Amino acid sequence: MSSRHLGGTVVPGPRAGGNPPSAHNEPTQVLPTYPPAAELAPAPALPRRLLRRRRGTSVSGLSAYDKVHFGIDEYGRPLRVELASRSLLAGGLSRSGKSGFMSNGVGHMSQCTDARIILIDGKIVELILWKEIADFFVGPDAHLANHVLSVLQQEMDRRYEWLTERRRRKVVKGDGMDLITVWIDELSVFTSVYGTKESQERFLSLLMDLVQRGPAAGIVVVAATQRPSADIVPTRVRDVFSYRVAFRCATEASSDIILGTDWAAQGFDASKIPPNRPGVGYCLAEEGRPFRFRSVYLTDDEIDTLVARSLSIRGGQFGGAV
Ligand SMILES: Nc1ncnc2c1ncn2[C@@H]1O[C@H](COP(=O)(O)OP(=O)(O)OP(=O)(O)O)[C@@H](O)[C@H]1O
Repeated sequence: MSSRHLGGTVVPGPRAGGNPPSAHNEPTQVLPTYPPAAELAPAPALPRRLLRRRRGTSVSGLSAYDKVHFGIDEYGRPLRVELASRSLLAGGLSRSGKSGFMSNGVGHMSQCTDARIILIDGKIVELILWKEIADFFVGPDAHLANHVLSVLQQEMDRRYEWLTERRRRKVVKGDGMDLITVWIDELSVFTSVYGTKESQERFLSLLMDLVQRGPAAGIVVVAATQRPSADIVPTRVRDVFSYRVAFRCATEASSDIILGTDWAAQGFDASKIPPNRPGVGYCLAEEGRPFRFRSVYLTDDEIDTLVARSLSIRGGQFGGAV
């Protein structure tokens, strides 16, 4: 069976749209509510261990720089996508499959000794099963989220210096630098729900910098939100994500907000995905046009197995949470 690979070049696929619309009731989009932000305490220092290189080779044979198995494309072919040197924004209604999709990506990284895993989970419960193997886990805490992003920004600057000294333009697999992967579930918690206006602005500017400059420095951001509309994720931030994934949306307009203007009119309309097909979405890379796919879904038991395996491969000494 042939497979579709993304990253570097996009394998052109046949037109993905054109599925007949199905009648369904769209659930109301409800953003999570949280208690008022507590007084901001000084954030704990992010230990240097985050930036230290792990020793040894992954017995899984997987590298964080390898393509990630996303699922299957519209022809049932395995779909592998390169996340290194990229950034990804996923959007879609509640229960459309965003968290399952992210979990699958974290699952890949969990088996790699050259991956750093930073989990920023605005709803806590979505990525919590990976907490033990995360280098950092941040819940709905705007202050801490900003602190972690600013430490990553410093690391990014350090890596840029390293590259400049060597007259290089990007970090690659053979450089011996861990790929730092940052997974942000329910972005809106940090951009419009939690914290102050200032902290939200700070979060957005740090995020934008990491998304834009991070990939060349081996820092990858994958973020998900129910509604990436301009009031939640400003267009200037949304537009810098190189990959977009639209799971089921309420309207054509919402689908276009994620994928880009006018794709819905051309048949790539995530509002036509039936509600009983969680995990089905459209993926758009920088170039090319969207294609339909179904993401891998890991059950809680499968995640537990991967976590146990990760602890034995990567060791627990770097795992931790704040
Ligand atoms: N790829 C998939 N294949 C089969 N079922 C899936 C898939 N992805 C998700 N599901 C099912 O849909 C449910 C909701 O998925 P998920 O939690 O990923 O949605 P979500 O978009 O993150 O929702 P929310 O925004 O409310 O957190 C899961 O509990 C699971 O039962």
